[in-house]
Amino acid sequence: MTIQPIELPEIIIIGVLALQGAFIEHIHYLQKLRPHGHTIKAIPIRTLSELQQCQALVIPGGESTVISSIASHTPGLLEGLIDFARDPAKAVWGTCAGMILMADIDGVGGGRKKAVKGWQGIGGMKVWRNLFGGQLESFEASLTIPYISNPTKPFNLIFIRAPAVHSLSQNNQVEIIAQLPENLLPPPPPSDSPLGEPNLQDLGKVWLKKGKKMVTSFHPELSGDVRVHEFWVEKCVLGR
Ligand SMILES: NC(=O)CC[C@H](N)C(=O)O
Repeated sequence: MTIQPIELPEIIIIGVLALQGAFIEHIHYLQKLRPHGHTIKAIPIRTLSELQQCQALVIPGGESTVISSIASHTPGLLEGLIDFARDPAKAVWGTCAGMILMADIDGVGGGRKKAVKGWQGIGGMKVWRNLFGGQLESFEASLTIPYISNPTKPFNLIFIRAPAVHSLSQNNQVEIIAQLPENLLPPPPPSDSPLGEPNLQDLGKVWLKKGKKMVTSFHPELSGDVRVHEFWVEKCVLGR
């Protein structure tokens, strides 16, 4: 996807949606970054006017249904978030619940009965909520990721009631930044759900990027390591 370069101000305001979930951690991690030529100001977002001040947005982990419901009860906020998520000029990163919201569609209750429309920030991605299991099946995986700084040092990926990619559409232009090894893949979702046939090749894709949009099914803001935040700011927010 070709993105037109836009002039960014010296101080970049990054909003972190602060309706529910792990938002404060993202604010702390973003405030630690010192990208060349810019200063980052990370602010919590609870209203449409706060969102309108931002050049970029993080949608944190938590409960996607709760985040959506609170946003829908705040005047103009849900519509503003959907527009922001779909605008190719705006950098947006969804972690875990945020990844579910960035999808085209997700399955409530695992998608067996009904599917729920997402905000469609990453076009062509369907996700399956909680495919990695419930709270007790939370796990960590240490992976070497070639795209981040200091790439020989493994990154600890933390999964908490994590969604999995159900399927990516053809010609989706999504870049895969990290993928789980075979032994950590979730069980395949059923093929007779409203989401349609899953693509088993996509289930282990846990970090994806498309233009200025990024999703991670894990929680980098709990890892004690700022390299995923640094990657997003450099590649998606600053586009360099
Ligand atoms: N850690 C998380 O963000 C969990 C996401 C949660 N399972 C949801 O459905 O929204």
